Amino acid sequence: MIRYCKIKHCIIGFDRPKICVPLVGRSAEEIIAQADQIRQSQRSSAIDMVELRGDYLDILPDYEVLDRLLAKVAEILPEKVLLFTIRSEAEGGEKLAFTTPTIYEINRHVIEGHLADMVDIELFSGAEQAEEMIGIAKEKGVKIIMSNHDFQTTPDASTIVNRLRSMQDLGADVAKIAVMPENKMHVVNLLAATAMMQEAYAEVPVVTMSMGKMGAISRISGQVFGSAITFASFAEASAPGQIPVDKMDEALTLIEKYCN
Ligand SMILES: O=C1C[C@@](O)(C(=O)O)C[C@@H](O)[C@@H]1O
Repeated sequence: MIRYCKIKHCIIGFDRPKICVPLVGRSAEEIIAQADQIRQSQRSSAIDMVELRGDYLDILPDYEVLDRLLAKVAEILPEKVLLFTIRSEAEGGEKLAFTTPTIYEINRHVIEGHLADMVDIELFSGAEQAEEMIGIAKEKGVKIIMSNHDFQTTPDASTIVNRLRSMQDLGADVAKIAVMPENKMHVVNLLAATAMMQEAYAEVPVVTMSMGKMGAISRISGQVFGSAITFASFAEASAPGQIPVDKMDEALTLIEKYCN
């Protein structure tokens, strides 16, 4: 039985995969301009979530500017779920220009202040820290997406399943994995792992994607195989293979109608 993760009007894990659009500006002004464009866009209603990618920002580690920026994005897009992510360089993120505060400390600051609806924490950032952070998040009513990214290759299906299960065992509200295919069988492995999770193990919504053009089929087929969120580009993609949000909306509609 798959549980859902409900935030505002968005029920992650129910019906169509939810569309999440990354905000990837360097400055606060760029991010605010993107949020404004989303609000004014005809496709705005197709967007369920926005992800502020903290590792792209040059304002970090200034907490005051970050706090104001997150509040401003939430004010511009009050109905969208706001996800805050600092992707580590080891998992494909931008190189951070500072060493302190650490990613852990910034995430903790965002969670303690409930400055976002969801925060992304990487599985390999360490089980102890993750468990502590999940405990604080539960108290504060912030949801945690645990994640893992492999920009080089695709592990076998049982490794993918094990990683997703570790995330849910640690208490994540959503378990996510993004992998790079080197051949078509890698895409099939990712889809097989997703279906296995959905049918046998998932107690929380699962999010999976195979990156690049070869893997892009996995970004539109979540309702068939069991992936609850799909990342689509608006101004700029945050990972290879993301499909523009208007095309993604059309693809999800088609799949919901004819493939499900
Ligand atoms: O984890 C993910 C998934 C992602 O890497 C993708 O492949 O769409 C994009 C990232 O911005 C996000 O944090």
